[in-house]
Amino acid sequence: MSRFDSNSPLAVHVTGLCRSFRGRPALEDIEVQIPVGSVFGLVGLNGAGKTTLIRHLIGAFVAQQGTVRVLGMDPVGDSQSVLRRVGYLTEEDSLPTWMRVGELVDFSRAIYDTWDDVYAAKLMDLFGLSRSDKLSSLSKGLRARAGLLVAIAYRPELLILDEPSSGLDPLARRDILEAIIRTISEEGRTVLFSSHLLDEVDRVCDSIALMRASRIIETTTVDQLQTRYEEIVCRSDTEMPPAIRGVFAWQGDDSEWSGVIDHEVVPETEFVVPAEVKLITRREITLHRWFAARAGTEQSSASELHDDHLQEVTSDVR
Ligand SMILES: Nc1ncnc2c1ncn2[C@@H]1O[C@H](COP(=O)(O)OP(=O)(O)OP(=O)(O)O)[C@@H](O)[C@H]1O
Repeated sequence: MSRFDSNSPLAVHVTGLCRSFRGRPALEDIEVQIPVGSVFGLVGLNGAGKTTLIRHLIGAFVAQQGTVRVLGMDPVGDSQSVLRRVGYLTEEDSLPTWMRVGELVDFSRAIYDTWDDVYAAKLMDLFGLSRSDKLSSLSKGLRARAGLLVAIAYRPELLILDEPSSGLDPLARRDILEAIIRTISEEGRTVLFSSHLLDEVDRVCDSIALMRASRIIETTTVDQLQTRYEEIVCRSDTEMPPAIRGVFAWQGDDSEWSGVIDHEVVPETEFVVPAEVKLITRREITLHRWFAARAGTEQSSASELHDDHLQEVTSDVR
């Protein structure tokens, strides 16, 4: 579903970005490249650093180290130009609730040169909103739709959605948000989408960056995940997961175990299941399983596996 190629210019280019709060790192050595026209997903556990990264992109934080470019500009130095071309919707319910929907629309219309009246009217209809609705008396879901309307009716070149789904009901999420994301990217504009909802990320994103403990530990596509990882299910009469080189993030009990094979650690030609382990199946990895394996705080990352557990496992097998 790619609508861009490797020569596309970058809508977002972050290099070596670091940020600490009172000496505690929130972002470490962040590198992000988002080509124009793509849908980029940002995933990670709570506190991984997603919102802090996004706040740098809208110029709310000054980079302590590294550079941030959005649509070729510095979001702090060129903040007005950046904000006029970027749409931003967060999970926070931050709309001025003393306004009616019509006033919110008129207010936003006055700010953005590119405001599209026809599109705004279409969205209002689609979202089931009317100009006379008081924001304060709307449900959380309808207020989230009003926020989405004013974030996209000026057709921003880059739309940043930071956990936008929390206020939206499942129907709105699937039918409205996903349709909008698709339209935006099909029109050659770019979307950065931070979400806890992996099914949604799976359906709409061209590439996905996984944040863990203030770092981006992997940037991938769903296809690349299938090539690199696989899930293995096996039986072994041990209290501990079986030792198989290249397999990490074991889950299970003392008889049936499921692990993730990392083919960057062990190529297919070298992958061996020890004789005492009964292989039940090998199957494609899901985004959920990959996330659980890589985003967690336990010994689950492939790099950690490389560093220590692999040493143990390798020596056990050989
Ligand atoms: N203004 C701030 N002052 C101090 N610490 C902060 C501030 N903003 C974020 N942090 C800390 O930085 C780290 C990253 O937080 P951030 O909100 O970016 O994570 P997140 O991945 O967006 O999580 P969530 O999904 O819960 O929003 C956390 O440890 C958080 O407590």
